[in-house]
Amino acid sequence: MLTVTDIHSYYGKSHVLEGVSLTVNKGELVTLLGRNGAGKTTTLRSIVGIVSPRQGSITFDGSETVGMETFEIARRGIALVPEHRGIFRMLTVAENLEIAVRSGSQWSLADVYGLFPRLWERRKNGGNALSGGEQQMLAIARALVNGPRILLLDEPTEGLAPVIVDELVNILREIKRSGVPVLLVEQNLNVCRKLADRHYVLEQGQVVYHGTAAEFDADPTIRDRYLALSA
Ligand SMILES: Nc1ncnc2c1ncn2[C@@H]1O[C@H](COP(=O)(O)OP(=O)(O)OP(=O)(O)O)[C@@H](O)[C@H]1O
Repeated sequence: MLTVTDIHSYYGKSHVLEGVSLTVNKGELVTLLGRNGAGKTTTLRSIVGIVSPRQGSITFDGSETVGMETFEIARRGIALVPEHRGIFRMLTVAENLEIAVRSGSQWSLADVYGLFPRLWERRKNGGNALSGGEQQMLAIARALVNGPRILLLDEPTEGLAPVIVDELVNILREIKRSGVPVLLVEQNLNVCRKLADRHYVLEQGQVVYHGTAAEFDADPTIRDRYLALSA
């Protein structure tokens, strides 16, 4: 349903993505791995139109999105939860969610409070009074009530305590089970291996490996070769 074909993206003269291609199919959770600076965030930004690829194609459900404005891409249901979470710190948890609700979403407010009991407990707290893990949960919950047709997550577990990481893994599993496809940028390989159907590895703006979860697990040399990550 999401097909990225040979995209080239730049920051000014700096050629950051040098022909990235990937697909995310219905119901899949796909990870994008790679060292710092490999181009993972830029790939997500290119998909949502924050960075406009100068070459290549991105189709979502068959429609070309390169050249569209970010709001048009968002309206089609491509939702990015950025690394710095993008919540309104001066609003309460409940207000953050209420302004993101879109009728027709398969996730109601009640559904997301069910999925994130911590957010229900904190619903009257200001966004600025949340822990890092709670902010991350709120950012994902906001994306869900907005009715995403695909979710792009940029390093959701970064800097979080292991117990919160486990909670997020369970939540992502539920989201996957609901049928919403996910493209996950993640440095924590354990998280990726618990969730992913397929993996892509980026290096210097190019896809240097892709394979199924089983293929990836069967070949530890990939991890040693491409990832500065622990298994
Ligand atoms: N706004 C920007 N302007 C100029 N160069 C940038 C900008 N953002 C990122 N870059 C450069 O583009 C390259 C790819 O960065 P990107 O953030 O996509 O990598 P990443 O794989 O997501 O890494 P990280 O895990 O560090 O976020 C890096 O060399 C980075 O320095």
